[in-house]
Amino acid sequence: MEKKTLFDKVWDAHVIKSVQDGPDVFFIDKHFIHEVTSPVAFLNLEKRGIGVMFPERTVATPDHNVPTIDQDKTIKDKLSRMQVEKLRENCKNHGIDLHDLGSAHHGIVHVIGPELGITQPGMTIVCGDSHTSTHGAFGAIAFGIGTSEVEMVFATQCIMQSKPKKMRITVEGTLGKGVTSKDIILYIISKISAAGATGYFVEYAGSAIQSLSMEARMTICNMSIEMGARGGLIAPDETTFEYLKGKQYAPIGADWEKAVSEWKELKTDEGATFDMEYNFEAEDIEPMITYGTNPGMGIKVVGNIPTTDGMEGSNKKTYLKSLDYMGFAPGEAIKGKKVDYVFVGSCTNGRIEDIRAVADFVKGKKKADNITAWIVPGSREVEKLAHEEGLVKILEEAGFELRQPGCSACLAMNDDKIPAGKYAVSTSNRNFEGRQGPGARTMLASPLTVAAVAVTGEICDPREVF
Ligand SMILES: CC(C)[C@H](C(=O)O)[C@@H](O)C(=O)O
Ligand code: SF4
Repeated sequence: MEKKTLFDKVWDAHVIKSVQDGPDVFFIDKHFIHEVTSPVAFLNLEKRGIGVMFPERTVATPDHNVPTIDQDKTIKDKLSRMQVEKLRENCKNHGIDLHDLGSAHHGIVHVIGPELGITQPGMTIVCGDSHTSTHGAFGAIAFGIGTSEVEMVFATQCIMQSKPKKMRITVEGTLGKGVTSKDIILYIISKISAAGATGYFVEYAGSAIQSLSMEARMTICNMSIEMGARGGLIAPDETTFEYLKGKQYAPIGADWEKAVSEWKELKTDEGATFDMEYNFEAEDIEPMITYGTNPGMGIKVVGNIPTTDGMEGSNKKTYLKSLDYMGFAPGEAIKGKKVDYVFVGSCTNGRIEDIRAVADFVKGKKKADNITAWIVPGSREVEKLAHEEGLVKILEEAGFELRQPGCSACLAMNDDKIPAGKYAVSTSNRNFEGRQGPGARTMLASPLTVAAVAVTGEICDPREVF
């Protein structure tokens, strides 16, 4: 029998029609939408006089533009207000479930999907958002699409897709103390570069990946896109089933048993082949941080910023431009650099385990005076748990400011901006120029490292801070 990868199995089960030398007609199980990339798609649908084919397969939430304070009041910023209102109107007109601001399951789209049990193994999931790859942690094929494809999915529940190439990244072994899944993915991207997986769909495998919680797996799949991949996925296992059991939209009773037995088949067959393979050892991974303006520019927190040795021409120029933006010099140690802001949040690391990790670390400590510390739960559910578990109290005592759910300073499309020239150590996924506000300097790290930086006020090794 033909040996298949996990990716092949899910892909092949969703091809409605294969077109010779062309893209496949590909069926989409779940479509998430938010206020930024859906309005034009809805508008075009209306212009063409057609409706949404399967509103019950579509789930909406406003997350990017929303303010993270006073969410019960009218949104002050006009554009943001219009976008959120448009989303409400469109969802109402088309019968789409909306998890609106202030409702029990409002939050970042990639946080609420898994939390509600909408995201399940073997599904195909799209959203007009690149970090849709997050949902791959459940053994789903999940990827970001453009606005014209959003329209296509509304109208037909299908898109035209060419099958990407397949890559497997295996991480074996046991993670050291203070090393988290964020460090794994920052390490992988630093090794293969921010463009290293372009054109591929990645399967993450190996004992180090299997040992991770669902939330930690989501952090890894989330950042697949930051190495150019179309998406990333992980075979479902007992950890996945345990996480999903009892969630609002998870199957129940006999349906649950049936689903789990099917989900158990969702793994790469022994002997199936990939177009590209990488192997890493967990023991080689240490707490990581980025120093430049793409997520591939990462080093260990105890490391030095690379020198320009061996770089030439435009590569060298781009590299120096990036360091200049960051205010760093080649060869310098990163440890000890002063920081102004810390941001804990986003669809990469804004889930309850992330907030627990930070609270656990800062308990009984105070943030440094030079630090402004923001903590933004990925969803209302996360916010609620953080209150119930006493984490908010711990964090506020340590000097952190808790905000309401949303993308917040991950991309600063709202009021949460890091001022020009200031340094932010952030649990998010992109460190591009201006990403967290015009002129803001972003350094990506794990929640644990961010917690340690908040306490010391400078780049430090979380393993050395007690
Ligand atoms: C606004 C949206 C389209 C964008 C994305 O696609 O990823 C955003 O979520 C981001 O993280 O940059
Ligand atoms: S949290 Fe950041 S990365 Fe995630 S969807 Fe929002 S803006 Fe994009």
